[in-house]
Amino acid sequence: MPRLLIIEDEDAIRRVLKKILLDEEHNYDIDEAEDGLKGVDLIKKNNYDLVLCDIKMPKMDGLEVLSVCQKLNPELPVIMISGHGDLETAVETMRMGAFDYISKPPDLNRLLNTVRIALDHTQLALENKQLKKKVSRQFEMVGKSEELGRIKSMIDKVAPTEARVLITGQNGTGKELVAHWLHEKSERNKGPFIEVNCAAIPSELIESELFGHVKGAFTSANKDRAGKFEAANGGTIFLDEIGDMSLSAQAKVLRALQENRVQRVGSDKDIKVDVRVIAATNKDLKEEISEKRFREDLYHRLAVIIIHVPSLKDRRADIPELIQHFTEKIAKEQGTKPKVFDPEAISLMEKHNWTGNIRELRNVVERLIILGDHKITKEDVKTFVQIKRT
Ligand SMILES: Nc1ncnc2c1ncn2[C@@H]1O[C@H](COP(=O)(O)OP(=O)(O)OP(=O)(O)O)[C@@H](O)[C@H]1O
Repeated sequence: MPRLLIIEDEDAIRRVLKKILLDEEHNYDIDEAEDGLKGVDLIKKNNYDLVLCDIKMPKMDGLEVLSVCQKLNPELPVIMISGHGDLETAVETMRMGAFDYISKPPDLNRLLNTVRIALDHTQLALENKQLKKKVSRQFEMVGKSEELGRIKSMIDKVAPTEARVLITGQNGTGKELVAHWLHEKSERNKGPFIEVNCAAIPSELIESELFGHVKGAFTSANKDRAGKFEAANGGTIFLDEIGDMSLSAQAKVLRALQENRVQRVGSDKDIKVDVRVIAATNKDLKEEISEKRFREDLYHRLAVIIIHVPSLKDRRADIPELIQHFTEKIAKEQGTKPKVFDPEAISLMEKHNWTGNIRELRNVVERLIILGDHKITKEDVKTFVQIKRT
């Protein structure tokens, strides 16, 4: 039930507003306050979805109420009620962040419309927040190891800058998660995050994938197509497995980095792009350079900051939390109650000779959950994981 607050010193106006709103929607739960001070007090105590607030009031006027609201909850929409002579102030309140204003005496349709739009807006903001939380949970970086702590603080430092980042580490260590957070915690987070797995794209297609092509550029190019760099404009492009990129594509990426311009395959027209590049590799790029498989100039452009994500083997302190995390995730996927790992079972898992890929740990947890009883014991671990002590 939407909760509304009307702050208005004139009794008659308060009554009219309340009546109009309740006639339209019996479901509104409406509180009233006859001055700004009482209004602010109620806002502090309750969770409102919308506030209607008069501008001229004794004790505390509408402008002050609005500025307190903005501090307490910037997402709470405040609709100002303006009387004769304070239209200019009403416009000023919009600049300050009021959702809208209505004039006295209130016009029925305008009032109802404004309230409806403001409440939809609150609902949308709430859904957005929940969606964001869900997405953040999907990309949660779980673990208590010092190594992971260092990575997280690097992300916090580097993300807000425009610096290019090279993320190194073997497969399945969480490089993609790092890239995701570098984008999320940057100013570009409202822009797109485009991921390209360079190893998964055949070398003859990589240039067209990254830079797009024009019709007729090659046999199957039957229409113009934008590439990933253009798609990432205003955001971040994540070039995963960059060590697998062909030398000719590397040359074009280098140009894109130097000039912030790309050319679609088959065209000589420059297209300006504003993209932050984050790259990742499981290869030793220094070795690739010495073998002439990777351009040194590109390496230096990409590796302004290097974040190395150690193998799970080198950050075993993360294992207990990861087990818990995957147990809860799997239970949710299966619609069951999470099973419980015995502390001895966890300790045995910590010592297992893992490949270092976190996906392997997840698979093992899933296997134990499927095959074990409600409580996963040390014996289950010995039977189902084939523990080799390190
Ligand atoms: N710290 C962590 N907490 C929770 N899940 C994690 C963590 N690190 C990695 N994962 C999960 O492990 C899987 C592999 O992670 P990710 O894809 O980020 O690794 P990667 O190094 O990019 O792997 P690849 O090189 O194979 O692409 C993903 O499902 C990811 O969600």
